[in-house]
Amino acid sequence: MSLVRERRHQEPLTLSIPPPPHYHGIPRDPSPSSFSSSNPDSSSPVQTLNDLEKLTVLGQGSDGTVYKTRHRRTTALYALKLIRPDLSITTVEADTLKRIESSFIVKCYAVFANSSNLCFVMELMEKGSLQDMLLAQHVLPDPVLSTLANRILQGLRHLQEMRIVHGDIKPSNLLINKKGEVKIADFGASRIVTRGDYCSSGTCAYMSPERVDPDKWGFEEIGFAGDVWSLGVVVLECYKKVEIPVSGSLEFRDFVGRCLEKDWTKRGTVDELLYHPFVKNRQ
Ligand SMILES: Nc1ncnc2c1ncn2[C@@H]1O[C@H](COP(=O)(O)OP(=O)(O)OP(=O)(O)O)[C@@H](O)[C@H]1O
Repeated sequence: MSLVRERRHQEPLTLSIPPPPHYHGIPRDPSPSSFSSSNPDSSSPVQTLNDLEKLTVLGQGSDGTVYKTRHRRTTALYALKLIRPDLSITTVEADTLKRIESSFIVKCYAVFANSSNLCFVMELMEKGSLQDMLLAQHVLPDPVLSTLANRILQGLRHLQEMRIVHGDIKPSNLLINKKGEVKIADFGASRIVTRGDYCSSGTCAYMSPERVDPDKWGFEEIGFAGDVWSLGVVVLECYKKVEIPVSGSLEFRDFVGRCLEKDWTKRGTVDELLYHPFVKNRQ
């Protein structure tokens, strides 16, 4: 199941007012009455979007814009992602997103919908994405890479326990907080596998061979194996190589080889790779 998908595929959460026919640029701040939470959750630190004051733009994705915001009362900082009005999410999916609690996954505190946007209130990751880091730095040293791979695997293990396939593991979806910890973000292409109605969203460059074959894509193990493949591509990219380098350590080469095994039935699983010498005992 795609957590966020084209509106035509799903009933929207609560969008009583139709979106404007032409939507350009930064949306206006909507009135509180036009918002509805996926679940008015009294434990959420953000009850309405009006609790938040926009400070700066953190980044721009293909579906929308991410802002740094401050809670007007508590002054706590959050990231707020506003995405295209023609995308939708069901209440069940939004609730699943909010239930994910892991120190390896960017926390989603609340989901709101109004006539202009779908809005996700998220944990602020102060140091941006791995993508930004790769653009600024040449090669990440092995200890940094193995810690990174370990954290992504732990995040994937948590998602698998919830029967969720991420489906779009890539450097711009791996965010870094002020402590330098990497966490998995962006569930735009995710699927809760028990429902089984997969779609082909995601980013082609990070997709495993079996995922581009629509006849095969649809079994949960394939989905999980696809996330492992994407992890292998990310680790290789951090090494600034397109093929497994002979100059890399034995552990590094074997780890990437296990992630990038073409036959998904032989590929390393998340549980197996967590015990791989390249990532074992790294956090
Ligand atoms: N929780 C967050 N905290 C801090 N910065 C964030 C957060 N979420 C996203 N960003 C920043 O905003 C940028 C855009 O994020 P977004 O998820 O919209 O798109 P993307 O993943 O970069 O690209 P695409 O839409 O193609 O997948 C990210 O690259 C990151 O720099």
